[in-house]
Amino acid sequence: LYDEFTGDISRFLINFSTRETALFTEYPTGVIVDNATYDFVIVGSGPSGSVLANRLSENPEWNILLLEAGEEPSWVTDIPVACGALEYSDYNWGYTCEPQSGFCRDCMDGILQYPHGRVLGGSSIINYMIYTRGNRLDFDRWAAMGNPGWSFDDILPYFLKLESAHLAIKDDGYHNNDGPLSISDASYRSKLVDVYVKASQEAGLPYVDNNGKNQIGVSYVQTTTKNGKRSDAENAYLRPIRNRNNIKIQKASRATKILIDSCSKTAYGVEYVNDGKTYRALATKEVISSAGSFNSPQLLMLSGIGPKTHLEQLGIPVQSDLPVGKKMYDHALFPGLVFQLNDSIPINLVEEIVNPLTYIQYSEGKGFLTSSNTVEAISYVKTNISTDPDDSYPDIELVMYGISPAADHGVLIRRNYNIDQNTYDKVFKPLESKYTYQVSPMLLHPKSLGRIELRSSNPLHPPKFFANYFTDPENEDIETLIAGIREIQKINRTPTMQKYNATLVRTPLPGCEDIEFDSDAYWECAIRSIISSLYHQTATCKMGPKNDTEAVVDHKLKVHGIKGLRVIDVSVIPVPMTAHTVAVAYMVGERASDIIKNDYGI
Ligand SMILES: Cc1cc2nc3c(=O)[nH]c(=O)nc-3n(C[C@H](O)[C@H](O)[C@H](O)COP(=O)(O)OP(=O)(O)OC[C@H]3O[C@@H](n4cnc5c(N)ncnc54)[C@H](O)[C@@H]3O)c2cc1C
Repeated sequence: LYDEFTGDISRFLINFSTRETALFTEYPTGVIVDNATYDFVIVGSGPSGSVLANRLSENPEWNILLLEAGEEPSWVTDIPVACGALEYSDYNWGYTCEPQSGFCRDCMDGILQYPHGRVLGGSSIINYMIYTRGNRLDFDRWAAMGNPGWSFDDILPYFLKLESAHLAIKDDGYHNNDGPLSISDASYRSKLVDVYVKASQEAGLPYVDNNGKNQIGVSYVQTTTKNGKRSDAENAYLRPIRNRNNIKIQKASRATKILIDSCSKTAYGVEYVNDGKTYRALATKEVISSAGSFNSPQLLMLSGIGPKTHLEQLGIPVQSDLPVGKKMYDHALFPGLVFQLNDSIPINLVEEIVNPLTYIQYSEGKGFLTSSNTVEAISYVKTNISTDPDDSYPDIELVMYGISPAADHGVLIRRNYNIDQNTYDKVFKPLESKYTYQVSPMLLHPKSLGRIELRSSNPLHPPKFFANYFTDPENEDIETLIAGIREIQKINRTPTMQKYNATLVRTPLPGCEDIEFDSDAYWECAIRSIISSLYHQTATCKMGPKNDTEAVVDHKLKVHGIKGLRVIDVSVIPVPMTAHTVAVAYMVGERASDIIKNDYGI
């Protein structure tokens, strides 16, 4: 292990704990049999894949193989506040976007990071645990695009089925308490969040259960946690069924190709790599790709399903010419809006970390370690520049953190946002000893579209990601984020916030010094300087009918033009969600399991 130490303490510690987990494996390990045959082969154990593995193996007549490229999670991944550090471990695929000129000007190497979970449980193991389902209209529009069975009324039963809610405030009829995944209020709150929630109401936002009847308003964050620990796809859906006789959960096994009979256009298995050796697993009924919004399109393209010209350029024989990876929605978040207070009501991260009580409290399911990445409140807002005809459809989410990027003195948060050292030293370092917090606007319905391509025909090479942020010709994405900043400033100006003398930090970002501070032009410059993704990429294998030129799968999630193959994960989501995406990932898994059972008369 010492030899593997690269100078990166968090990577070292987390990988050390993974190693420990490997010694006490939770999962049966068996000999790998080449060409073994199953009814269903599922690739990827993220929220969608884990739900499928669980629900399909409820039928004792079916034999299931679940392949996962990563290893098992460990006790570290249970600690909610550790999530930011997990990006610096082998639990992350470590993807980054291609450098582009219109954004991330003050990011390290000009690069936007795209972390993505590589572990049993997928990104639900490294994510920030924020639980938001989305707006009724997201699903109604999704259904109206030619996808029957996906309207809000159709999918609400599946949101109910998956959750066990432990919430102080919840709307009747919108929650359930006996599903596998635990949804809880954060058991740790700063004094600041109570002030902020009150101030938001004073600024005109109603208090709502944002997973209930009305979404527009402010809420304390709802999280995928149980008794102060992470609740995720692995511990909610896989661990309880790991000893079922009819399922094989095979970790460290990376699918490299879907096997397709090119005459009958039927998928009949996958090729995968385990410990450097290549194997095949055969499927008599179906192959299901649940490898997530990046790896499902990658796997499809490697197998000949994708844009014809792109595949031909790489010498990959084309099985079905489909627009795989051509469209990618993502949620951009601006982390540069920081306020200073005259009182110690925000979270003091350093004090919490060195306080022995923190660790005692964690053993009781309380205290700082149970905080979901210090996100404390979420608001949905329809800004005055939104052109959506429906008043209940927000265009911005405000993510309120009990800290600012200066809270850990530049150790991890700076790296999470990939802010370069020079920018950090100038703007954030002077705040290290001050009482600060941040509220970040997140763009819900981007007009700029990203895309994914293969880098090469080598399955082990990472794909190429083009985020294409802020390339929409009307500049609406920037304008909406600025409108979000103005909403946050309104909250900050309320008497409740002003009791604490809440003041916007006015140090300009490098490159924006010559622009009048707080003008729209300044904020455009600032947004183009430091921007982060919240990692909600969707639509890379978009759902839609055959006549939809952007569609890859139909409403039953079957790949157009190929038999025996479905994609079941967030890559199929055809609209930019008014939400973070993990709740929808579980829901898609639940809904798809019923679709499959129905198709086979179960
Ligand atoms: C850092 C981070 C923070 C986030 N925070 C939140 C949040 O707070 N709230 C929220 O709602 N959402 C959040 N998200 C997004 C959310 O976690 C994802 O949308 C969700 O996990 C997607 O689920 P999925 O089932 O589509 O696939 P994924 O979670 O992407 O899982 C796919 C799985 O497939 C495996 N896989 C991929 N390729 C192969 C292959 N070739 N062979 C075998 N296995 C393979 C991967 O290793 C992975 O385990 C966050 C994401 C990240 C990365």
